[in-house]
Amino acid sequence: MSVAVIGAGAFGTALAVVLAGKAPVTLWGRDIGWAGTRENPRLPGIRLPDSLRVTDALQDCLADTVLLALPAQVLGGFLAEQGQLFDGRRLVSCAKGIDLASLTGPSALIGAACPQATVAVLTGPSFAADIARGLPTALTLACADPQAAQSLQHQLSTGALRLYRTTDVPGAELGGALKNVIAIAAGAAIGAGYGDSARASIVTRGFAEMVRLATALGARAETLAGLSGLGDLVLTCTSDQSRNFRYGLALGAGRDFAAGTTVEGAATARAVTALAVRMGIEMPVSNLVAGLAEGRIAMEHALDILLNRPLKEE
Ligand SMILES: NC(=O)C1=CN([C@@H]2O[C@H](COP(=O)(O)OP(=O)(O)OC[C@H]3O[C@@H](n4cnc5c(N)ncnc54)[C@H](O)[C@@H]3O)[C@@H](O)[C@H]2O)C=CC1
Ligand SMILES: O=C(CO)COP(=O)(O)O
Repeated sequence: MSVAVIGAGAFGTALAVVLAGKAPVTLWGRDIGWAGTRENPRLPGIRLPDSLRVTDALQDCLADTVLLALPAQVLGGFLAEQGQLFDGRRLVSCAKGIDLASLTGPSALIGAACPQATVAVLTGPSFAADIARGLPTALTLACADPQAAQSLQHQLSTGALRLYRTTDVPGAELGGALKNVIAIAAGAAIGAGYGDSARASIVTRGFAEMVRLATALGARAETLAGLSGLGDLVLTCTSDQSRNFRYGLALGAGRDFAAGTTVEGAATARAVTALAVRMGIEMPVSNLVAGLAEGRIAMEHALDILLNRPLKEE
């Protein structure tokens, strides 16, 4: 079965590189001026296999299985323009975020634009550079249809990339989106010099609010405790490879951060704040990250806001 990957950023390219070892793969990017060099500047040091086709024509991408690896905030616009091309196929969201315009996750955006498609989510702890280098990685493949989940699990697993499957699409998707927000807070705590103990509190209390919101939105709590939730939370809150964590570090230290870097947690924090208000759910860490990202809250007040909350049961 053929595979197409939409979005030639770091993650889409890494997935295309490893999957090209077992099936025909086409990688689509809107700007592929680099393609002749067989190295994507977003994934430096990785040579694309000769078998991987790179294109800027969506007509080349009408494969059985299409991985959508665009950032969460651009996916809705892309689907509004091009979604009809992909309806009826197996569409796998690889984005980790909540769309600010609709306050829904990528799977709902795909389902709305492509009502005949089989929608799945690929998520979990993995840096693009690790996957592309063939390092061992375990991810979650979520699809409401158990047979399709099993089929995609086999199609998209490789020797080093091991997929676990679940039918809990909201759980897998929300874990991946919400952990980015908490990673910004963890980075800010380290950047501000609050130390590793403070980071551990943020990760743990952050996880509690991830579970609160996700279960209210239909997720299963045990999914949040798996690779797509806790697993990815741990990775992203502890590694300098993470852009969300590094963005937090810069916020905490009062430094500028490279414009144009994909930091999904910043917009997702704002979406989470809006959802939390709508649903009457307390999300103090996420609210703080939204305030920091929007410049409404200054870093020197952030700690007081958390420490001055009423004392309560854990
Ligand atoms: N980089 C990583 O290690 C991982 C990334 N992800 C997720 O994958 C998604 C994509 O992230 P990356 O590939 O890392 O981002 P990236 O910053 O490397 O690349 C983003 C790509 O999107 C393209 N793009 C932006 N706006 C577009 C538009 N309107 N139409 C078409 N293309 C557009 C850019 O040209 C670029 O190729 C994110 O949701 C991220 O959370 C998930 C796991 C790992
Ligand atoms: O999702 C990721 C790791 O699982 C990548 O994290 P960043 O987007 O923060 O770099």
